[in-house]
Amino acid sequence: MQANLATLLATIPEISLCSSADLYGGEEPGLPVLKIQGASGSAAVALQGAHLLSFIPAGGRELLWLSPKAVFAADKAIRGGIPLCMPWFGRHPEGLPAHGFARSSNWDVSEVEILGNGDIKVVLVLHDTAATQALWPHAFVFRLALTVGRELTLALSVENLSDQPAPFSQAFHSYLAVPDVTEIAISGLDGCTYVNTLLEGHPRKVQEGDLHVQSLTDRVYLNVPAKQVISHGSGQTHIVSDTHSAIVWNPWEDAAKLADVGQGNYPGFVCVERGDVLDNALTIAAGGVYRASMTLSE
Ligand SMILES: O=P(O)(O)OC[C@H]1O[C@@H](O)[C@H](O)[C@@H](O)[C@@H]1O
Repeated sequence: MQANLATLLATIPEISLCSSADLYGGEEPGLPVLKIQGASGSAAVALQGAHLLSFIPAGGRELLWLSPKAVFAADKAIRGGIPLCMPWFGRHPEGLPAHGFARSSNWDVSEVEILGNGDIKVVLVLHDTAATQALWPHAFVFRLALTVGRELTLALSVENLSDQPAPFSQAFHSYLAVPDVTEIAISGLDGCTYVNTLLEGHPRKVQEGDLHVQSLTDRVYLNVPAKQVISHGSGQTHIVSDTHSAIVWNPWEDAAKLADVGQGNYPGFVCVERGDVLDNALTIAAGGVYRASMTLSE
């Protein structure tokens, strides 16, 4: 773990360093997790992956789903919360790890701050190493600024420090807690073209009205509006992002094949992931910067 972390955290009692084993069980020593307890909201973020595990606005409910079967192990993406998929989303054509390496890499904390309104800001950074260069041959700095208050904001910047253009796609892979996925309605996708990645040839269709998830679902919506709202029995979850794609995923009965989801647990979440993927993927120019943000609220 980074050398100066204890000194950095000593300035802000609202942030403490815990182990995933203390918070969520599983084998000791687990993974390091920052617990953030602010006046307007609380959150937990694993340093591996800069991975949000929990967000609860003050007086509100948990907005994120963390799998009861989640495994907290080095180099393994944690199931639930908000993994960061980048610098590529989904399967890699040359068989490199799905969803990139950001979610399984160890990030450093570079800043912690209490803002004027009491919200708490934490900035995590990841730099290239020989191991990342072997997967994505670019010098880079990934920076994720988290702001925890009544809303949760993730502000991402990706700097391509190399002298070559860098192909890039990314998603904030949010697992949203819902009482029953079969009873939700997702608005903010009406009229958008989506790619059904479950069907042969990945056919494209246009969404009509709200989306209701009633079976195994894996779709990439392109050029979506800034806001989606997930309405469910216990209220609503609002997502706002300046990215251009939205991926909607629920494994349904296939959850039985995913040991860290577990049979029978799929009704408790829906993934509505905002990012820039497929047609919305891009190239970051040599020396260029990609910026994206997403806000979650009740
Ligand atoms: O098991 P992983 O690598 O975390 O991926 C989970 C899912 O992530 C979603 O974003 C993809 O659309 C799905 O195809 C994929 O199955």
